[in-house]
Amino acid sequence: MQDEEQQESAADSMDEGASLKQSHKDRIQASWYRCEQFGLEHGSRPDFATLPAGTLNDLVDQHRSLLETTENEVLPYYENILSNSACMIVLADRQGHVLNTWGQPRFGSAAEHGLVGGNQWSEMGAGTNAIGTALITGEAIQVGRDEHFLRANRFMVGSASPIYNTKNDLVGVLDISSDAYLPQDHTFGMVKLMSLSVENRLIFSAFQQEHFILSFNTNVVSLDSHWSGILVLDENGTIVSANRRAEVVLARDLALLNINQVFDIEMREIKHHPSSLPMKLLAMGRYQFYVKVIPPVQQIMRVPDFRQRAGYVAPSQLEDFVASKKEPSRAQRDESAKAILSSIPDNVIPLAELQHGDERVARLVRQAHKIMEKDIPILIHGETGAGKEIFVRSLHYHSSRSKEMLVAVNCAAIPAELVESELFGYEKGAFTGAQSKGSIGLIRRAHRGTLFLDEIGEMPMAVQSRLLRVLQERVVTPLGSTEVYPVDIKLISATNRALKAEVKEGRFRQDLYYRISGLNIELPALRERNDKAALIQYLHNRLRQEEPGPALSQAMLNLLMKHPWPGNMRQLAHVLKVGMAMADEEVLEDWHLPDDFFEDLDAMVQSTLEQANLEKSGLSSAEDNKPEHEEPLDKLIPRLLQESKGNISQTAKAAGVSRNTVYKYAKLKLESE
Ligand SMILES: Nc1ncnc2c1ncn2[C@@H]1O[C@H](COP(=O)(O)OP(=O)(O)OP(=O)(O)O)[C@@H](O)[C@H]1O
Repeated sequence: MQDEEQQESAADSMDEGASLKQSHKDRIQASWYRCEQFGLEHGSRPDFATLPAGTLNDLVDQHRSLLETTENEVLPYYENILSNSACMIVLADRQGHVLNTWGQPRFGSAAEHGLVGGNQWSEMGAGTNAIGTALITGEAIQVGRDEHFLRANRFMVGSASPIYNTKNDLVGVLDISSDAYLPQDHTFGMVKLMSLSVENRLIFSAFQQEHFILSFNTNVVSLDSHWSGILVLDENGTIVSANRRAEVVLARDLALLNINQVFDIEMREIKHHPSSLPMKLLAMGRYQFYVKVIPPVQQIMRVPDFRQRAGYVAPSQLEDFVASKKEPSRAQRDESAKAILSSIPDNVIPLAELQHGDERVARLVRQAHKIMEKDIPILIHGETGAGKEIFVRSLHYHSSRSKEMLVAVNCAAIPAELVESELFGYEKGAFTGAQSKGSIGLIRRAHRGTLFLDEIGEMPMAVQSRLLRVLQERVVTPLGSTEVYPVDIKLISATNRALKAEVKEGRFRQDLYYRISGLNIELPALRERNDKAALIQYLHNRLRQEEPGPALSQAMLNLLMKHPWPGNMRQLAHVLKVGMAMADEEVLEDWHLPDDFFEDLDAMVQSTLEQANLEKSGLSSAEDNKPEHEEPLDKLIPRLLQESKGNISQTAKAAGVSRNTVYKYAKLKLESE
């Protein structure tokens, strides 16, 4: 089978060879004809219409990216081959003006050969020549010594190939010219390869940061060659760019098709395919190719960017939305809310939904949102579970840094001896146990984005000094390296410790404290918030949107309002989730709630009673203080248990205690019998 394929393709290429020869002859003839029309004669001197130095500089500026790509990324690969063959490489713009040349030709001085910056190698001025003819035909061409129209140019052989940009516009031409007596066999192929490689590099530098790139070829070992087709895909799988090879090989216009119309694969699968593993796919249901996925360079933790969609409102407008939360006009509210909701990931709570009427919280949300756009770090204080991380995520996705990464680091969760290497990165072989590749580190990963240092109070002293230097100098030096890397990060830190007291006791560096605490925010505990009822209802609704669940009665809301919530929002979310999962009924009842909810409640009632007793002369005990008619629990619980035929939940509900308390008294009763 393989033999057959090879034979077929060999036959194809022989036919191709014959027809290429023919068409080459035609092209040269057509060019000579044009030269005659331009009024040129074989004995004419070339007219290079040399550009003045200033104009050439402007032209070089305009073509900086093309020049840099050619010089830095492409020529080095060919250096060895080219340095042995005494040839000259020329990059010209789309009018044939020489932008730069490299190499050492054997043919005379610049004045004699004319391949110098600013000279124009158009057919009209210089007759048939590789640069000018490639530009007119839009195709690669080799012009032999005697094929040049002007005798004056018959000292060389030129091989030129046009370069197209990602929009398929011809932007320039690459040429290799050399002494006519040197062997030319490989030069033509090489210049074609070089121009393809410039084009591919232009595609990569334009798209590789944010897009998935597919490279495909019929042969798995050639996947990395410049002959491979390249397709650039957006998040949805739409082809937003492709190289010329891709269109030639697939023989169709690929612009804006979805990848599933070209290959038998969906974008979803591409996103999850390991980048090092080529896959075999069918193109248009017939042709088999090997395909390699090159994910975006900054793909880790990235999210879709919905800001391109109609209806997106920029952050400055969001500010109005947050600020006008008190009395927004209906139109304003509807429009802004819709825009925000569509622009941030589903698992991020919009800023405007973090507060539900507590003026203190509303103010700190407004302040922090504003400060996100300034070069001022934010320090958030708050009890565990108060919602510090949720707040930071929301701030990040509502800021101008939302396109870049939010890197959240829990300083308490990383072993002390690893914090330094995790944060600052390390060179390969920096220490035993280091990965052989080295690591970029979390700070550099947050470059242009947001770095969230949670539980910063847990950071070891040595790391504190190093972090201070990063914040002062805005550069990172990885462990074991002498290189410095500039970083641009928005720093948000959080702590549930009294950091100022830690400073006083010498456990936290004072200078670092002042560096990180540009804006100090105190996120109130849930029990202190005066929008608690609305917040509970909001969270309940949010959970119900994830999965249908029971409604919240006023009685249940009252019960939840009474709770001290030592675990704050995290505990509230947990209690609601467990309760809603337990309930088969339409309404959430107290016996659906987890035991620890009642334990906290019991403990609170107990301490309130004790407090009241203490305040009351201190003579009587809590037990004595119980109303006369109230039956003691050691009697009440066994009685209720009996009446309910051992139903623990019902007994707990009737007695107003937790199920654990019911078990405790039931056990005591059994032991005493
Ligand atoms: N505003 C909010 N709305 C809804 N749920 C919230 C909100 N804030 C917090 N939560 C819930 O509480 C959980 C804990 O929040 P978060 O991790 O932000 O707390 P934290 O203050 O960072 O806690 P810790 O100090 O322990 O790291 C979240 O996973 C979420 O379920």
